[in-house]
Parts: sequence; C-alpha cells; structure tokens
Amino acid sequence: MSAEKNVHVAAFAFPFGSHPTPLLHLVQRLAAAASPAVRFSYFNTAGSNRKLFPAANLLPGHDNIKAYDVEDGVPEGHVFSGNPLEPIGLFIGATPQNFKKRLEEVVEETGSKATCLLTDAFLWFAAEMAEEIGIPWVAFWTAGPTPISLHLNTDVILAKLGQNDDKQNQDQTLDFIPGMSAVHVADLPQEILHLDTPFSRLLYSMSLALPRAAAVVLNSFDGIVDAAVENDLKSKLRKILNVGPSPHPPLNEEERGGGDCLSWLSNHPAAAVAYISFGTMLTPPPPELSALAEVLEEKKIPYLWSFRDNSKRHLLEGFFERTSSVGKVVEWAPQVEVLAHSSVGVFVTHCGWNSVVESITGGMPMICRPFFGDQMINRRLVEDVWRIGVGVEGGSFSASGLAKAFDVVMFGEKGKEIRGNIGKLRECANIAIEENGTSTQNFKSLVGLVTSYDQD
Ligand SMILES: O=c1ccn([C@@H]2O[C@H](COP(=O)(O)OP(=O)(O)O[C@H]3O[C@H](CO)[C@@H](O)[C@H](O)[C@H]3O)[C@@H](O)[C@H]2O)c(=O)[nH]1
Repeated sequence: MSAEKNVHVAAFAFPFGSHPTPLLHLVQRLAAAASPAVRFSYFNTAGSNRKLFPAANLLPGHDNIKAYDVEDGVPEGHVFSGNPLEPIGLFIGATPQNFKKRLEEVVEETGSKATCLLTDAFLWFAAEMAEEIGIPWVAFWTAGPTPISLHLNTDVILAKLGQNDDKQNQDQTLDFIPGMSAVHVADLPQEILHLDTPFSRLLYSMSLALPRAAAVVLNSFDGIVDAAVENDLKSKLRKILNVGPSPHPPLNEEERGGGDCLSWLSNHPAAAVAYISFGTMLTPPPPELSALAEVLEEKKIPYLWSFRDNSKRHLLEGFFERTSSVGKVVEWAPQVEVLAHSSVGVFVTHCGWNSVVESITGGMPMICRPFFGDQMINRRLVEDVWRIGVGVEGGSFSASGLAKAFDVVMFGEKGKEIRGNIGKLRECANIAIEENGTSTQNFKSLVGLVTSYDQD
C-alpha cells in the first residue's frame, strides 16, 4: 500500500469539444473514491479551464483537485480563419512541450512528483513521458469501443482499402476486422483513411501508443458491443476498463442551463416532446435547420432545442417566434435529466458518444444525423445493430426524410420495438453499475491503478 500523501495524479486534457468535461468528471469520481491525501492536478488550456473551474482553478467541494493552465499554441494577435480544425492544429503544434513544461513547474512548486499520468487518449505523447518518469500511463478514450478498435486497426484498414483512394467502395463492410461486419467504409472517420492532417496524424500516433498504456478507460459498459470487438481490444491493449455509464456530478445553475426546462417538460403528456441537440461542436447547415423547423411546425411537435451557436440563431428566428407556444429554445439544457424525462419522446442527435450513452441510460429513442469522426459509426450501431433509433433518408435532413423518421419513432409500431430494444440495453448498463457489476469493479481497479504508485 502506498503512502497516499505522496500520490500525485496528473490529468492531461484535450481541450476541444466535450473532451475536457468527461475527463474532469472521471477525476472528480476518482478523487471522491481515493484518500483525501491524494493530489489530482488537471492540466488544460486556460480558455477551457475557465469554463470548468469557476473559482481560481479550484472546484467547490474538491480540495484535492487543482487546475493548471497549459499553453494553447495560439500566437499573440492571431486571427482565426473560422476553420474548426485550426485551433486544434495550433494546440497540437504546442504539444507535448506545453504539458511537459507545466508539469515540471507544478512538481517544482508543490514538491510532489507525478505518480500517474491520466490523459485523454488523444495525447499520444504520454506513453513516452510516463515511461521516462517511470510511472503508469492511463488513457481515457472519450468515445465508444468500436471506434477505438477501428483506430487500433488503422494499418489493417489502409492495407486493405488504400490510403486516399478515391476508388474505395463506400458500401464495403469491414468484415476483415473482428466484430466489424456491420460497419461500412462510409462510416469510417476520415482521419483513419487520410493520414495527411495534423489531427489524423495525432490519431494515428495514438493508435501506435495506446498498447503501451497501463490501461485504457472508457465510458462504456460490458455487453454493449460484440464480444469479438472486446476480444480484439483485449488482444491489443494491456488492460481495458469500461467504467460507464459514468455518473454525472450534480449540476450547478449554469450547467442547468435552460433553468425551467424540466418544469416546462413536465407540462407535456408522456413521450410528446422532441429534444434536439447536436452536442458541443456543431450546428447543421442552414438548409437542414430549415427542414427540421419545417417538419416540427408542420407536425405540431412540441420541441426543446438546445441551440448553442448564437451567430446562427437568426436563421430560425421566425420559426422560434411562431412556435414559441409549443417549443422552447435554450443555449444549454440539462441533457442527462432531459433524456430521462417521461415527456420526451425522441432525441434528434448528431450521435456524439456521450449523447448516445445518455440516451441509452434515459431509455430514449434517437433520430440520428451524424457529421464527423465516430458519429457515423455510432449511427450505424444505433440503427442497424442495437435498433434503438433511426437515421434519416439520404443521410442529411430533408423535410420528407425527417417526417418519415418522426413517424417511425414517435407515432409508429416500430417506435415500440425501438423502446423495447433500448430498455434491454439500458438494463445491461444498469447491471454494469450495480455493486458487483463489471463497471463498478473496473472502477475500483482503476482507483487502485492510479493511486498505487508513490514517489519514493
Ligand atoms: O445543451 C446541452 C448540450 C450538450 N450537453 C452535453 O454535452 C455533451 C456532448 O457530448 P457528445 O454527445 O459526445 O458530443 P460532442 O460534444 O460533439 O463530442 C465530441 O466528442 C465525443 C467524445 O469523444 C465524440 O463522440 C463526438 O463525435 C465529438 O463531436 C453530452 O454529455 C451532453 O449531455 C448538455 O449537457 N447540454
């Protein structure tokens, strides 16, 4: 058993999209389970830390967690082009020096050497850094098991399909990889097929580094994917720990966003409302927004819309005004609670992994409009494998395609079947987080792993 006062877990965040939040939630959960003497340092860019840590880089109620800012790589006076990959490219350019330098400063300031690196899996350089220091690296993969397995099989995929090859057959399935016979070439993240951007090279480096991690942690649960996928992961990684569905810490007022969302929902009959959210990173293009608005209005479907991008809100201003008696638009919704609310009947989603897991735990059927990364794979699993939602005809929103999707999920017989299927998956999730469930046991192993090394 270690002298816990010497235990110092350094967590490194990838500061984009929803990535920093689940890592911080994991750190909070670990800090609550570990001895109060264990020190947790959370390294992230200043911009991202300001959103997560309300007061001087501390979290109320978590005295053993402290945030530290690392450089974001943005040159002074830099004017952004609007390309969402630009800040990511600049940040990648600043790594790993930014984390290395700040960690050294913190060790110097506190006199407490790092005893474990717990990082977003994207931060591939942690493999080498942890080995140099002589401590374990624990990687947190914020998406699901299927995409990580595909990343780990990048070389196999490229050998079979060719890189940057225009002749790739989009309908071909990946049946040459264990457990992937339902996945099509069209579902693959572009970064697997095209290794020519800083971000795709980061993901490739990650796929080479992850087998060196002491463990890879996922917000997922046993039984959600084919055993062949789990076995392939086990054969490639030293340890894989599904610890989900992760509990959410209580929300503060700001996180609660729309404030009266839940009481507004409670004024509606069961399963009557459509909840709409496309996560933290994207807004559909204007014609698709209009198609969605048209169908909601035409079908008189009450809606709760988490519309985050204020610069695009004017596109739907007329619609929001005309429908204000049946719809509610907010900049941020308490999504976990919304998806568990009995008045919500469908979730219109981009299929980000956190949204999919929250939809399963809320028992909520989905209408899927994926855009990038792992989202197309998640849509494939939701619609074709788990059968807990539907995609939209043609892959993007059109009024006719959406009308059919709403009819199927909210008003049709198939909607009942979908609800039955989601109930079974939810049951699996509930079993995993019982006292003796696999996710609970995996979390206990994780606590042991991150706190079992001391500095001496
Ligand atoms: O009004 C809102 C809107 C979102 N959320 C939360 O924000 C998170 C969104 O996460 P996710 O569904 O994973 O979407 P993104 O923010 O788009 O996540 C990025 O990161 C994920 C994890 O790696 C990937 O699966 C996605 O494709 C990628 O876009 C979820 O926990 C939601 O509950 C709210 O609480 N309220």
